Amino acid sequence: MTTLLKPGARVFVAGHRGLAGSAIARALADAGHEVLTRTRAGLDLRDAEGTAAFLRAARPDAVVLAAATVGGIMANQRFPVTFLEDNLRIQLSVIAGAHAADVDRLLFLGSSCIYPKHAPQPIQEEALLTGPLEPTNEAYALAKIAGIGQVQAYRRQFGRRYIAAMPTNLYGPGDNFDPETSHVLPALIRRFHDAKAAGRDEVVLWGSGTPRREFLHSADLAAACLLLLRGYDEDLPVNVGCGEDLTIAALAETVAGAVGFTGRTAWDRTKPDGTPRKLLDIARLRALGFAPRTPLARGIRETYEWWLHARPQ
Ligand SMILES: NC(=O)C1=CN([C@@H]2O[C@H](COP(=O)(O)OP(=O)(O)OC[C@H]3O[C@@H](n4cnc5c(N)ncnc54)[C@H](OP(=O)(O)O)[C@@H]3O)[C@@H](O)[C@H]2O)C=CC1
Ligand SMILES: C[C@H]1O[C@H](OP(=O)(O)OP(=O)(O)OC[C@H]2O[C@@H](n3cnc4c(=O)[nH]c(N)nc43)[C@H](O)[C@@H]2O)[C@@H](O)[C@@H](O)C1=O
Repeated sequence: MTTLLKPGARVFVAGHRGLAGSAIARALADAGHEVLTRTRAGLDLRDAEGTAAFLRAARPDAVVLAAATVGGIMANQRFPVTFLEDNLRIQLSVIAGAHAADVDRLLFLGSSCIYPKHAPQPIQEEALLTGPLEPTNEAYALAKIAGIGQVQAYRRQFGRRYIAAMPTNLYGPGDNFDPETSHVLPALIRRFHDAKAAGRDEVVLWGSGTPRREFLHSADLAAACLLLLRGYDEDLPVNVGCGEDLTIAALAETVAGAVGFTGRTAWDRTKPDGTPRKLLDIARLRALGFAPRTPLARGIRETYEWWLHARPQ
């Protein structure tokens, strides 16, 4: 099979210290690629001139855009300007900078929150822009939709082989475990762990527990990104998920079991539920040969172990 990412190709991973970017950088290095990185302190990707200058000098063969301002439901709701403007700026800098540096291959990471709040389930890629968005993350979703449009525009106007992937909710080593700003899975690990350590017999979680979410381990995301970089070159973004979802209440039971918390779970219904369900249709990705490898219970246990022993102190 011909590959769109040559063996040994040099790849700039923007956001290499994040949950997704670190897993993608590992997978690329394991596959024999040279991975180029810059820390945020060394290069703020919102700075278009600095980013363009870096890309012109480095001339990577490909770029993976996994840098973004990212957070859970409350962070999105509280800081819509930051989520909208940071992400628009990063996307403009990196995608336009890659084109100006004559980089012919780029993978942009969007998010499953780009789809309408009440999209038919499982959500097909064609559901994009067919209905109103979920209000808690509308600003972030609009920035991501603009990123998809930017990728498609470079394909149409300049023939660039730029593509976009839409991951479902991710988790794994290197995630953000801050209880106020994180996504639900690391937040639950943290809340159950802290309650157990403090000898408390109740943990209060947000919303009603009824929304359904799909969770993909970051290593599986990375495997999917490699498949896409090697074998996908079309306009339509590609969903990246595991094909199964569960309620937040069921997730809480699994996390409590992994952490060893045996007390009660209560629900704070003043906090938002967000979208009722977002299960991705991953037929397109499966057709490229993708099969998720990390069962959720094992992934949660391993992520908890990582947080206990390897997290930055
Ligand atoms: N986590 C999830 O559940 C999902 C994530 N995604 C998408 O995947 C991508 C990666 O997300 P995730 O790994 O979770 O996010 P993280 O917050 O874990 O990582 C984001 C990375 O981007 C870097 N970054 C952010 N802003 C800047 C900036 N201005 N200049 C330079 N670097 C910057 C961060 O640097 P630093 O380390 O210095 O902070 C960090 O390395 C994003 O596009 C996100 O939208 C999509 C669906 C779900
Ligand atoms: C990936 C995706 O992530 C975000 O969307 P989300 O899936 O709604 O985000 P979430 O992971 O924060 O919450 C999932 C569910 O879980 C419930 N929930 C319970 N207890 C806690 C809790 O303690 N923390 C959090 N964060 N949620 C909790 C919470 O009320 C909600 O019903 C987007 O903003 C956007 O960033 C995006 O693209």
